[in-house]
Amino acid sequence: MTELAVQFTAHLNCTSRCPSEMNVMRACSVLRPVVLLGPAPWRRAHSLASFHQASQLPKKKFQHLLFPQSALEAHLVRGAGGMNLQLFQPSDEDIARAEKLFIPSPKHKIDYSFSAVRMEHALPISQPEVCFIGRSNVGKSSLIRALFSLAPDVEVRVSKTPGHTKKMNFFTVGKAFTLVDMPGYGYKAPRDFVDMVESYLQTRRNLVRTFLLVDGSVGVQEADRVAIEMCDEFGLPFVVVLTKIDKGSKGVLLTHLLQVQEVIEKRTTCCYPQPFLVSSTQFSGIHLLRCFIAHVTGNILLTSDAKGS
Ligand SMILES: Nc1nc2c(ncn2[C@@H]2O[C@H](COP(=O)(O)OP(=O)(O)OP(=O)(O)O)[C@@H](O)[C@H]2O)c(=O)[nH]1
Ligand SMILES: [Mg+2]
Repeated sequence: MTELAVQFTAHLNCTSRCPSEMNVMRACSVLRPVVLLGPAPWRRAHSLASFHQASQLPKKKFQHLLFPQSALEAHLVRGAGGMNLQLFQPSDEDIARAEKLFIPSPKHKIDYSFSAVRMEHALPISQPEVCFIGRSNVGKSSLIRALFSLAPDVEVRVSKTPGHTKKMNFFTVGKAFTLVDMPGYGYKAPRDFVDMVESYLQTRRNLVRTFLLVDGSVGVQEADRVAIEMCDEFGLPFVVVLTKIDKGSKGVLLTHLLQVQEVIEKRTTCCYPQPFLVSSTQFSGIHLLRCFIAHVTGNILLTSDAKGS
């Protein structure tokens, strides 16, 4: 594999603010990769290749972190319809270029911008926007926090209690794009959810892609079907993201993935055909999603034929 500026940090087993290389290695050896931050030597960008050697982790495991679908392919019955789980296949170079967008600098600030409870409070913005919707507790805020792990000053609150996010929270990524964390629907959704989120989805002009999150450990629920129908009815280009793929067995995850693919194929016209798989705790699928976001917001042109429309 070519040089790829994939960075990892240790968020566990690190006893000091500046963990030693040993602590970083120890954390990585239990496969909890996150992101290396800031200027200190231990925070330097590591190439994927050198990181393999340093951590003694098999290349395959890194491949699975970057492309979680590849871990499931082995569970498919040989010749079962020639299913292609991975349509969006950016090159290492594409992924590395996308990563740079998520690294803050004095000229490229990544920050929480504002919150809104009604569309009237949502400032009009010209830069492209992406939003994250899904049932309460599906992992929207956690995913956004993982996407922003290279910008540790950005605070994204997550909670075990469903219904935690009550407002639409807007984050700016320099002049490149805006990202919106939405309150969840279903159990304990805010009362004004419909006024807030539906009117946002219907009227936000700079919205280029909606990411609809479905819990990969439980599969598509009735509330998810309603949301999928809503996105299609509104004519929104949207993408399904299966979250929490670290929970449960590979077989269960594969069942839910196939279930989602069937719903997309049979019931939608506006949905991207490939669901994305992520774990915000194990950090898998995050680099791929960053690359997809960078691409759909017009910030990178893919070098490869990655089917990123
Ligand atoms: N195992 C696992 N747990 C996760 C993952 N992502 C989120 N969680 C947990 O799921 C719970 C809910 O996460 P949030 O990110 O707050 O969910 P949310 O969709 O923003 O919820 P609301 O704001 O209430 O709509 C928290 O306890 C998270 O730690 C994941 O990838 N794996
Ligand atoms: Mg939330």
